[in-house]
Amino acid sequence: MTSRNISRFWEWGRKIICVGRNYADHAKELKNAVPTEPILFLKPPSAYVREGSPILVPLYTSNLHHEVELGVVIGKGGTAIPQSAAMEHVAGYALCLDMTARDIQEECKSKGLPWTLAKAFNTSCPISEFIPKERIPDPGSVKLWLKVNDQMKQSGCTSQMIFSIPYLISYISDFISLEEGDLILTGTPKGVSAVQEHDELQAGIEDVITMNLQIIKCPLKA
Ligand SMILES: O=C(O)/C=C/C(=O)CC(=O)C(=O)O
Repeated sequence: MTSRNISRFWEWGRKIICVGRNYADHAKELKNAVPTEPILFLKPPSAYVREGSPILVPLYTSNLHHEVELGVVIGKGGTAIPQSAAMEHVAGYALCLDMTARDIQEECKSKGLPWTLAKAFNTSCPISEFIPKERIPDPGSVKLWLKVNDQMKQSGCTSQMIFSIPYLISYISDFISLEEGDLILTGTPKGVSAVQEHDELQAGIEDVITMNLQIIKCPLKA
């Protein structure tokens, strides 16, 4: 059997589970109510893109937004994981972007339709290299930031999350079994904004990692 290396989870991990509106300031900036339960959606593994490859802008959107997030990489699977044991299931972290076609999302919301085309297109999940768990001893208090063309757009701290990482692992695993190699995107702080072709994005987890990405128009579908 081929051995699976968790530090290359994006090559074989089967799910990307995303949490929406997990920062009150971001929920408010998009004029949404602050949630009382986690809001979940999925991206397929084909959404992954790594530093060095471009983020593609689907031709069907004219309002592609960046959302910087802390990603949690699952090292041990489980179902109905209690909060008290949740961190035992974490192998590490990744700095992630949840690229969002905001105009398509608005249209889907107004029609009561799922957000799939807004959130799950190819390259909608840029990720950093794997960050072993030991490098972030307190994931509930790390600073995330994102710049577009050298201008700071997002700056927040995971201490502002409404639902903590142990709570999210426990909540998700009650409905969707978590497997080794899965990634949980834990939501974005305020400051999301539109990006254009050739924009340079730089994002970081303070004192841990930075990554650089470029935006390219996608020749897929009008
Ligand atoms: O409800 C909306 O209008 C938009 C929500 C998001 O796209 C939120 C996220 O994905 C997030 O908060 O990370």
